[in-house]
Amino acid sequence: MPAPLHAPDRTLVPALRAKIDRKTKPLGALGQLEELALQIGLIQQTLSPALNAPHVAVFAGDHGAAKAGVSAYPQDVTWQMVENFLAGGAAINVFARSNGLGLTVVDAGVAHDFGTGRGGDGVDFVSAKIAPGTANYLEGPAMTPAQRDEALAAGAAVIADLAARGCNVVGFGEMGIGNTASASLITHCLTGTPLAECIGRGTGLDDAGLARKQALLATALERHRLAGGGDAPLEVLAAFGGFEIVQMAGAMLAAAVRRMVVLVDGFIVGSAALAAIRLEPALRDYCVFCHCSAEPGHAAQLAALNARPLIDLGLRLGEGTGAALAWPMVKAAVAFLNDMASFESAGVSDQDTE
Ligand SMILES: O=C(O)c1ccc[n+]([C@@H]2O[C@H](COP(=O)([O-])O)[C@@H](O)[C@H]2O)c1
Ligand SMILES: Cc1cc2nc[nH]c2cc1C
Repeated sequence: MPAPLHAPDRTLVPALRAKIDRKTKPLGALGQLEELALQIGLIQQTLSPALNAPHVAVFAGDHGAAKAGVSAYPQDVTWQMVENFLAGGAAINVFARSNGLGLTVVDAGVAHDFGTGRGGDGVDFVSAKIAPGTANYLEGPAMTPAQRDEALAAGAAVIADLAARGCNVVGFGEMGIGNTASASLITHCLTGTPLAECIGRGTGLDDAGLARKQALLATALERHRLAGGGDAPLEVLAAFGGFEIVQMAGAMLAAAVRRMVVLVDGFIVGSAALAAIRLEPALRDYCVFCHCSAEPGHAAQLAALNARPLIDLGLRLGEGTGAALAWPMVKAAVAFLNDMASFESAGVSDQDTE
């Protein structure tokens, strides 16, 4: 961690509220956008925030448990989709391009050799592989404590690079066959929501597949408990992985230390945010929860973090697509705070006070 993480100083709240309330609109009429403008003003400690070099970072990793049958798709889809990102053809490429967002793809631990000199053509590639996939948490911890710490640091390094390029707002995305299972286990351990309520169909399991995933994850949890495993966030991250989730947690903490705005995507990114916030509660104030995933466990995360996401489109894709789609609203919140006329500047009559 480059520096300790503090919640933003709230001294500026009355001035920000006053600026928002003097805009030419009925009080509170921009709803959640007003809270967002206030949040970003506080993060940047200014009445006139600026969002610079916006970027989405997609962390990819493979999961040992994928081979046990927790996903509707084979593990190879992880590396194949990374190639798709690098070729510019995935949904996140399209949404990032159409919304003016930079894109970085991080190999956090994919079971594939991507070779050297990858990236270019509007997509950056970072090789930060901790190992070619996690161990199978049905048999033992997904990673060692040393690997977890290495992954946290690797995520922080991705942010250091983005910050050096002038980025102060970063959207998080992920790719990893089997990672909804990890996110379910993390969500259960860190929120106390019954495990079954944290588990969904992910990429589209049928009823039999969902029943198998439920049984496998109950077994994984039992193994963790029998081995003396508890619910401390660092312990849970090492127990269930994946490398992409742990790298995102490290990256989010590093971003907040740098006073960057953290755009949280769906269920898997949410599990990284949940773990990182449990480690450093001040991170919560830097997070914008972009969308509500169709994966049922996401609601438990959002409730535990008292978060109301910006959009609810029934998405369950990942890749950072929810963050990229919500980006225009984040931009709009800052634009109205900076550019909208006030009652005074526009000569518009304020509400009657008698
Ligand atoms: O972001 C979400 O809320 C989300 C919900 C369901 C699935 N996904 C994506 O689908 C993959 C994980 O699904 P699964 O079924 O393999 O665990 C992974 O690559 C995620 O990006 C993502
Ligand atoms: C095709 C495909 C694309 C994805 N993008 C994120 N997760 C994914 C899972 C699958 C299966």
